Amino acid sequence: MIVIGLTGSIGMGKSTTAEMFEALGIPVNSADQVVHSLYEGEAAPLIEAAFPGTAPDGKVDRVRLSAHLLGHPGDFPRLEAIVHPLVRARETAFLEEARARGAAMVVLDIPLLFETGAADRVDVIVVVSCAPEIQRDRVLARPGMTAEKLDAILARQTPDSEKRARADYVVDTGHGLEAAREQVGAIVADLAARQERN
Ligand SMILES: CC(C)(COP(=O)(O)OP(=O)(O)OC[C@H]1O[C@@H](n2cnc3c(N)ncnc32)[C@H](O)[C@@H]1O)[C@@H](O)C(=O)NCCC(=O)NCCS
Ligand SMILES: Nc1ncnc2c1ncn2[C@@H]1O[C@H](COP(=O)(O)OP(=O)(O)OP(=O)(O)O)[C@@H](O)[C@H]1O
Repeated sequence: MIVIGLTGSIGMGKSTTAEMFEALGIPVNSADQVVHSLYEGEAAPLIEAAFPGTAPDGKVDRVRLSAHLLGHPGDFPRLEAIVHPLVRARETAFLEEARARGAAMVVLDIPLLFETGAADRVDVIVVVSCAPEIQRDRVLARPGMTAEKLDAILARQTPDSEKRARADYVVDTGHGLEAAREQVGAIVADLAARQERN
């Protein structure tokens, strides 16, 4: 089974590209979606204990947690120490299930693939990228996003240029959905051919 690691900086089009792999029948595990589900239950009491007031009523309030971190960026490691092991456990379960079902390839959609060392656990790295102006426009169009928040996030992420340099494949999302879909199709075909040869 080929394990594809899919990553990209904020707003590059990672989730949209992951859906394109899924549409080709490839199972996808999204670390972001796992975090969302953990914040609805399992992780909430742990986060409330570490950062009081951020998870009232048994669910993490992302607006409050995000605001807290903007004021206290030094607290990120403490949050990550709670969240990342739980995310990792879900990833392991996903891989076991995919292997048991005989999947030929799977995608791990991991925003922090390089930052957390997850790159070492995948066979192939796909980086989603576009021009920085397009990225900025996309992100600033989101409700609640500010230039200050975007810069704080970018400062915590491996730069796009370094991500691209470490990629086996780059999907450029700056030329529309159809162009990206074609690139995803070409990657899957290439990997299937590689598997055939082995
Ligand atoms: C900080 C939080 C509350 C912000 O939530 P919010 O809904 O406002 O934004 P969202 O989750 O969509 O993230 C926005 C951007 O920040 C990036 N980001 C999120 N967490 C981190 C981090 N720990 N380090 C660097 N970038 C991060 C995301 O990749 C994304 O590009 C949330 O991202 C969080 O709890 N992060 C810690 C868990 C984590 O590390 N998640 C990353 C995937 S495993
Ligand atoms: N190939 C593409 N062509 C045109 N627009 C795109 C393409 N891919 C993504 N987009 C647009 O870019 C925006 C960001 O996409 P998406 O939510 O997939 O990014 P992301 O990388 O998952 O973001 P984040 O890291 O913040 O979660 C969306 O508005 C999406 O419609």
